[in-house]
Amino acid sequence: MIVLKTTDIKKTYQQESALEVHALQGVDIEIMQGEFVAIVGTSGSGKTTLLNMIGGLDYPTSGSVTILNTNIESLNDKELTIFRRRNIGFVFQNYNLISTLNVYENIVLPLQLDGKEIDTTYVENIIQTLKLEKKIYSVPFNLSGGQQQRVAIARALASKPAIILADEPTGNLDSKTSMEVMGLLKMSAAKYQQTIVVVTHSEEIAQLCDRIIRIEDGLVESYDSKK
Ligand SMILES: Nc1ncnc2c1ncn2[C@@H]1O[C@H](COP(=O)(O)OP(=O)(O)OP(=O)(O)O)[C@@H](O)[C@H]1O
Repeated sequence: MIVLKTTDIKKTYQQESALEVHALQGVDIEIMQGEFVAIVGTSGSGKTTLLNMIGGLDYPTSGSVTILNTNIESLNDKELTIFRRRNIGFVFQNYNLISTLNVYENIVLPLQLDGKEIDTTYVENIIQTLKLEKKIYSVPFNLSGGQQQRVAIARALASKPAIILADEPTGNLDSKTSMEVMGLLKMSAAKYQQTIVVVTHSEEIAQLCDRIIRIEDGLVESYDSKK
């Protein structure tokens, strides 16, 4: 089953100087259920822009984005917010943790917002694997960058969403923890048939994925560099 699909998407940013930046110049991708995909490319190639599009965080200038058979343009802002929360776990570079909530509260917040039951055994398991058990009562301000990153990963996993989108999820972690986080994501993808898309600069991380999509200058250079 195709979970994420873009059809000829283009994204043009208007800059203050009136210069246009053609961040995506016609991208077609299809990502299947259960796939673990890396998006790689040089700085400025359009990786984050593409991730924002397939996460329904921004609309393309032209072309269409379909997430779980839903064309995101058919949803209004409120519907899109709820759709994202129910179906997608995000791990983004700025973490987006709620500063007034402690670690545990941040992790279970998406579940609570949707009135879902908390699978406490599963959540505790994630907290342990991500080595956050001594920090569950701390607020984000008192955590290191790497710890905040691990909270964001735990939060994305806790509701077992169909899709997890992660922008440099191991960017602030040492190599041992990075490997553990990748192992956790892989295990979660296999166990819950989740689709995981990871943007990374690291070839080592990319090689752990099922497939590597390489993008350059807003265009896909290769869809499956591992075959
Ligand atoms: N909000 C924005 N306004 C204007 N230009 C933007 C905006 N966001 C991104 N860009 C430009 O679009 C291009 C693609 O940016 P994007 O962040 O997608 O690249 P990236 O591959 O994720 O880069 P990096 O690896 O450095 O994070 C770049 O030239 C960037 O400067």
